[in-house]
Amino acid sequence: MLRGFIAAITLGRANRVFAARAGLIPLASPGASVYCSDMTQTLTIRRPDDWHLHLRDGAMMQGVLPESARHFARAIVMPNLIPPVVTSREAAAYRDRILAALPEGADFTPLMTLYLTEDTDPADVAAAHSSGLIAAVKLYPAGATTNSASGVTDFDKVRPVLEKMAEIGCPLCVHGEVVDPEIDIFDREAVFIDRVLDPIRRATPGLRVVMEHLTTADGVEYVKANETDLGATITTHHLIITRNHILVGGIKPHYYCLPVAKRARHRDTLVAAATSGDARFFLGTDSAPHTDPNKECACGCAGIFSATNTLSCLAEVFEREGALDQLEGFASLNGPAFYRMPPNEDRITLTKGAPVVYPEKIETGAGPVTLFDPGFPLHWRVEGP
Ligand SMILES: NC(=O)N[C@@H](CC(=O)O)C(=O)O
Ligand SMILES: [Zn+2]
Ligand SMILES: [Zn+2]
Repeated sequence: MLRGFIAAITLGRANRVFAARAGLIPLASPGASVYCSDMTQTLTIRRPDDWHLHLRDGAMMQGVLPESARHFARAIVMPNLIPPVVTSREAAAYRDRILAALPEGADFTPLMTLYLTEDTDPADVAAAHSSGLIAAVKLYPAGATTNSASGVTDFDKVRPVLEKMAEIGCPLCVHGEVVDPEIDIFDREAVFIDRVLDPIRRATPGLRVVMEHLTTADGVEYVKANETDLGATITTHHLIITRNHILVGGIKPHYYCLPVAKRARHRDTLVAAATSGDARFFLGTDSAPHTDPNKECACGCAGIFSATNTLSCLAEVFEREGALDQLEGFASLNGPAFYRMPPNEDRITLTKGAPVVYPEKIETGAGPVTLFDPGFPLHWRVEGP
């Protein structure tokens, strides 16, 4: 105990993880459940959730759903189908299709969202939220990303809905990019914060907002500067890739997503935020499958599919930062806390060993979908099926 105490107060974070692995100190703060032992190098955390996921529909959903249900207990399911999931009736029907497509024995709860349009009815949102059907409403600026044509152009038109959401505590998930063609695509997140997000938040006190898939230091700063009613998801791939991955040595469509990955300085700021223990940052994979033909063409779709290997990727990133003790917070605790839901009671265990070989692509009834390639070996395997 004394040895552990001395180790805990004298070692830096990277060494604390090492000391924990050597059995000297528990890895996590009291009450958390992350422990390592030097022989097995295992990490047991509460079962994670995915706070931003695209499951699509039909044959594609049938193919990708098991990949999320294997490791995640719950996921915020994005509503950008064609046509989008706009009303509570459509959300209920989509939820039923997801539940019907789940593999036998899977324990997975889809948390539904409504796609905000200029015609969205505040009363429908309120009823869907109070019945527990939806967990959030999603704002896409019209034209900002995949299947966002029905999104919002005139933000004044959605003011009554936002006010109702503030009143009832229903979170607004935001794709935070302006669509102004004059604005460089690499600046669209930062400009959105100034031009759209901050004015909306100031005009709607109490509105709880999740900035989805943060990609910039500007986004991280904005979240940190706001104590209440603001959280942010960070994807697996934005913790790993920069714009070089997309463009250097030939164009790599499987690294293209929106918001587009930025320069290394931004990626590193995201890693620092995710591994910091700050509860305002949590995992939303934004796993967004498109078939290979739809990615590998003259006008390829935006979206990276990472459901299958996300946890192995994250363990590698957190370990590299000497922050394995923060993985449970990021993947399993901070999201439920923001959404005012209990964390999952069951646990998953990751074991470190020889590199895990994931398939290059998964086959779905809609066609092949290439899996995110982090570009480095993955040593952490999720135990179980
Ligand atoms: N992230 C993406 O690049 N694509 C997402 C949409 C989105 O989350 O913006 C998709 O639906 O394919
Ligand atoms: Zn988005
Ligand atoms: Zn998305």
